[in-house]
Amino acid sequence: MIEISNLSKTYGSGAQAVKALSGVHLTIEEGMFGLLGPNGAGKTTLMRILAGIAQPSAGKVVIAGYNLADEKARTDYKAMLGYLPQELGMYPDLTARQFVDYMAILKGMHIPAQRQHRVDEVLDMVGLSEAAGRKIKSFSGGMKRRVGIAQALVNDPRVLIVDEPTAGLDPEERIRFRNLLVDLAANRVVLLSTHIVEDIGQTCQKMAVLSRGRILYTGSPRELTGMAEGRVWTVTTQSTTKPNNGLTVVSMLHLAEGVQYRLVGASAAEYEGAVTAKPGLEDGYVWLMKSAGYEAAIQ
Ligand SMILES: Nc1ncnc2c1ncn2[C@@H]1O[C@H](COP(=O)(O)OP(=O)(O)OP(=O)(O)O)[C@@H](O)[C@H]1O
Repeated sequence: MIEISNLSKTYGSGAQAVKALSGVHLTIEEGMFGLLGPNGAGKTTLMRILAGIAQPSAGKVVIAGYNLADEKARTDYKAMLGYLPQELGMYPDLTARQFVDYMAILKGMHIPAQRQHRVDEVLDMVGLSEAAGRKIKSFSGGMKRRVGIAQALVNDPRVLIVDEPTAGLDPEERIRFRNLLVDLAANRVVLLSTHIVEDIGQTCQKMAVLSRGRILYTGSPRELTGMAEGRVWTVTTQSTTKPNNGLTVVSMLHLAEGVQYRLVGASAAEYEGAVTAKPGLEDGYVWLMKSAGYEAAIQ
């Protein structure tokens, strides 16, 4: 469905040049695909290229047969694309229905009766039927994200791209939003970019990890978790110095008997009483980043 080959993107030139993407290869099939990476990894740059609104410096992107290097193909492709950018400007004094209707007009839906029917349909899909007549400024963060998804869905896209959609949502809103994306992925490609490991583990069958513009991993969340097998340890200590020696502290817990650290690294043999623990996806991610020579932005 989405074929990305040898994609690179450099901003600026000379001494100021920033290489945001370097030689990215990815194949993305139908269903939900997660792109995980720390801040500045290049996720937004990749999403914008895949949405046809930024041009790569080199490489090729073909989506559903459309080669995005071709202007005509890019225009045709946009009819089957839904995009929710990291920050979607909304008009706070419009109601949710008015805003989605306005976005539908911009997408070329000019037959009023059909458009209004579709607007109500997408507001219903995202669970906003009852709030459709309320002004956006009265909405919670989660409701605003759902308005964002509603506008992205109005043209019934086969490809839905969402960039960091759960940032700033409370846990309940995040779960609702994730479930909504999973439902939407039943019959389309949903591409989710995030720096939140949990968002991917709970929703995506396939994923990639991007760091400093390079793909470090593609596969399933389960396989990534498996990579940390035998590399995760818990140590309980009364010492006030944090374990170090090449180990990453993933979490710590104050207990009556001391501080319990969860560590990821090649070996915790030097810590008396260290026991291996069952890895989770976050451990897999931390181990991957360590193996590639980066410290995951966890501590
Ligand atoms: N318009 C631009 N001009 C110059 N540099 C840019 C521009 N946009 C992004 N960059 C740089 O490119 C790199 C990748 O940025 P990008 O926004 O794609 O990363 P990201 O993974 O989406 O990060 P975040 O999660 O913080 O949004 C960063 O070093 C960033 O500073």
